[in-house]
Amino acid sequence: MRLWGPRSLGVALGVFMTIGFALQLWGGPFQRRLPGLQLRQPWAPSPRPAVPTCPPRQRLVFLKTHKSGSSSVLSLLHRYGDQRGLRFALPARYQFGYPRLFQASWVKGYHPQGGGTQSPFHILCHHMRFNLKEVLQVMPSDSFFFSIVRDPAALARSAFSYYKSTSSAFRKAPSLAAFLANPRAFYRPGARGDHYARNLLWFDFGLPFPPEMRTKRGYPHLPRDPNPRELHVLPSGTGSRAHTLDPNALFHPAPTTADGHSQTSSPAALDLGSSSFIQWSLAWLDSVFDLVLVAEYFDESLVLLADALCWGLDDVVGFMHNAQAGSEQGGNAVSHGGLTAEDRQLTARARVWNNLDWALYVHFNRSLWTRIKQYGQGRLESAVAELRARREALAKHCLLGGEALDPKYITDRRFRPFQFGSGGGDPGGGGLFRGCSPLLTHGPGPATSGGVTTLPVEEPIVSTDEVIFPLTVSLDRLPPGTPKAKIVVTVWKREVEAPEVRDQGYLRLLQTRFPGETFRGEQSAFKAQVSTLLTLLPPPVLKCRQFTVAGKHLTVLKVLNSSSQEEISIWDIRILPNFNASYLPVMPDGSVLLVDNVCHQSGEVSMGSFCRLPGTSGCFPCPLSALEEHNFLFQLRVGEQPPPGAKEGLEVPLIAVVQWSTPKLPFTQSIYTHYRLPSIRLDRPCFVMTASCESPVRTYERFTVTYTLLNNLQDFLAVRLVWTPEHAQAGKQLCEEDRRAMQAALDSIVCHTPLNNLGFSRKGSALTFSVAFQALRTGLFELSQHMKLKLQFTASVSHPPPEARPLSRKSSPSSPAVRDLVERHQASLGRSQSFSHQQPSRSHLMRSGSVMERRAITPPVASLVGCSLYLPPEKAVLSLDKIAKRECKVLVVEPVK
Ligand SMILES: Nc1ncnc2c1ncn2[C@@H]1O[C@H](COP(=O)(O)OS(=O)(=O)O)[C@@H](OP(=O)(O)O)[C@H]1O
Repeated sequence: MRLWGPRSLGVALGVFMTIGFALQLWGGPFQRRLPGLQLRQPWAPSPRPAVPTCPPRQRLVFLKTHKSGSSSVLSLLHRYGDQRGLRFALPARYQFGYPRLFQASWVKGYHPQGGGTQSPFHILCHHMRFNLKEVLQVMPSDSFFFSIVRDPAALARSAFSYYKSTSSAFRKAPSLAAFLANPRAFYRPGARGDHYARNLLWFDFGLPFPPEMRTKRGYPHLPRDPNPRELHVLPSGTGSRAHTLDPNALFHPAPTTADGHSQTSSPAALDLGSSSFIQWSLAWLDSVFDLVLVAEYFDESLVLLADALCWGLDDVVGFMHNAQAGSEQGGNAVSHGGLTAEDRQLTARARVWNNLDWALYVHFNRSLWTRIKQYGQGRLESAVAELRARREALAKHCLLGGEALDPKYITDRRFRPFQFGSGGGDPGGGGLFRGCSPLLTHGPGPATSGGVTTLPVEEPIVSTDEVIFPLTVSLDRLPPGTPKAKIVVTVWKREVEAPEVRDQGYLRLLQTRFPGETFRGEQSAFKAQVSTLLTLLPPPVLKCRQFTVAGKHLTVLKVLNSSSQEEISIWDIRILPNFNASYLPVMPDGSVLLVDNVCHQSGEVSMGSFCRLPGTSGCFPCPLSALEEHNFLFQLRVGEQPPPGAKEGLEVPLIAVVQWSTPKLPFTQSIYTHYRLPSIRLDRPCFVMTASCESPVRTYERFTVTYTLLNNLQDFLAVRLVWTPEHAQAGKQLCEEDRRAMQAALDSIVCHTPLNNLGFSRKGSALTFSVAFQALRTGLFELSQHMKLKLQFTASVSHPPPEARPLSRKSSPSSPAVRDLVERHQASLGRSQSFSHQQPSRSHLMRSGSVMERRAITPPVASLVGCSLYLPPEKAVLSLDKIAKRECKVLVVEPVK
């Protein structure tokens, strides 16, 4: 805290400041509350439960479609089954092999011929891509089959937010509106996760895609009736399913040429009324499913479900699950009016793009309302009212505060509903952002010139009956989260100035000494005391998310102006390593110890630095109006050469420093707030292969790629580079199209010398080698990934553990020179180990004598896991994380004609 005041007019002025801390610290409204169900007293069902007279059905197949309200249904089934000890068919691993078609063998405890002593399954209800034939291996054919659909427009909103980082089409699109405006710019059929981006319901129902969709092109037309509100009054056009299913009967609705989920062309010409393919598919679904619920009429659907299953109404009383933060009853506003013109356009486009889902939805919406008519509209309405009343009563009993807590207030992440991407446009999703606590806020500190403070001191304002002394107060060392500060100013008046004041001036005295000391014993000169309570503007709220994409370690910092009234400007934002474990950035003299200085001095900062990626983050100053937020993207850059003595696998604590200002305090150009970030672990590769080549080159023209091997790992007896394009696809689950594309690319590159012996490599050395290539077609090709690295080194112990067997028989040195070298080393050192680099099938490869090179072209430089490799105990463990290849791309263009 500093104070500057004038020394003129011979008036003694003492200023005493007390900082009063208000009781409520930040975060009061964000107190921890246990989300979800907290049973305070036993739930008593209503006095008049609707107990049906028929026996309740307990063999159930629920096709849990995605993003359609299915988790809310699932929770009812879990509760019902758990209470009655029913047996669930659960996935043996994560989901039932989704997105592949369901297989009975993926069910935990499934025995093909009904073998085993276990009782049969009662309920199959988790996510799957429906495959009736296989389902009937697990569940009896007289099970009750049901599912749920949702308006494709609401579903698209939900899916875009949730699968933003999973679907490659969504990932590329800045927003759902941009995606739907031109989906073909982003959507590539068959690409990873792209079934989430189009006709997800159709896909989940296991339906094949119609032949028309493979041939027609152009932008889709609007479907006939994009208004679902009116759908329910339309007569149903379908019959109910045949009740006994024959496992040998037809399992798909119609013969089709497309038995995958590829949807290669536009739905333009798909006329929902006339498409026999769709009619067949829907009729087939009708024959399989006893009931399909509609998310938009969730309660009506539940009443019908309870009726169909002969369950009591209480059995279907539950709460909404898996909603995005801020979602209005699952985004059902889509169907319930109140939409802006843009929303309406987005809705229409979503239904067109998801034309098959729209057909499905229209169909099941109609059949729901046909059933409602059969049930009796009046009877249904009162049952729905009863259901809602019971839900409300249950909520009062079970939920703290009587209602669901918005996920953003659930501070314990373990309880938060899992959402990849709440917030839609977040790169990678808002659900995974972590709050970063502020450590300190400080001002720029006084500018000094030759040790003398140069802050301008304002002259007192003298009027006829008063003198006003402008004071500048710098509140530097307030604990973070301080909401209010009390400033107390005490004024003395001296008749005669003390000699020290004459010598040094008040300003200096007040800066070097506590004011009370200067004026001790001068109580008689006391004139007045004034105080004021200042409300402090809260610093921006910072959240961060760290992730690795294509070997790049990225951090997104989300800066939120948490003030509900004031605008702020962000002037700079940096991520710095902080090796100052106790974090004491303010030195006793009041100056701020910048942590990067500390790191530079200790040499650690050169281990890695975070660079802000400007294109993605906008420019500074970045204005943030009240409650506005902005994302800043950073990439970790790690140097190839470790600084001398640098530690490996270093855990680096990080801080972020945000420089900001507010127009309300024009004299405070910059305020710095420091935040604690999660630390990262730097696993630096010690053996790095880089490659460079001229680019572009022309087809059929010979070009050379220079490979440089930087060895800071250990001595190697022999190093070889082997061009092995055939290994590119091995062991990876590429879809057919990707596999063919990759094969075509590899066939287009000819390496003139596939086997290259580089000779001995000493630790600390760099080897350079040129290899000639030729490209047979145009395109962009990568030349590092398939250049296998074979390393051979010596070790003195000869008994690897049994699990550490070499995977490659080809790993022994083949050239006479290398063999000679090996033999000489064997003679001198005992035994040699040959390390062949191949594509590993597991991330942790434990073998003797063979270093397996990871497939990633650019392995993550900052990784949380180290892959250790077996080496004899005398040697340090050689980790695959210490070996890296950097990618090298060549652009091949047509020769000039
Ligand atoms: N009762 C009810 N009625 C209407 N809508 C509901 C209901 N329960 C959940 N939801 C909304 O459904 C979305 C989650 O769907 P799922 O549970 O099927 O998602 S998941 O595939 O299991 O992740 C999710 O949608 P969004 O919030 O739009 O993402 C939920 O809000």
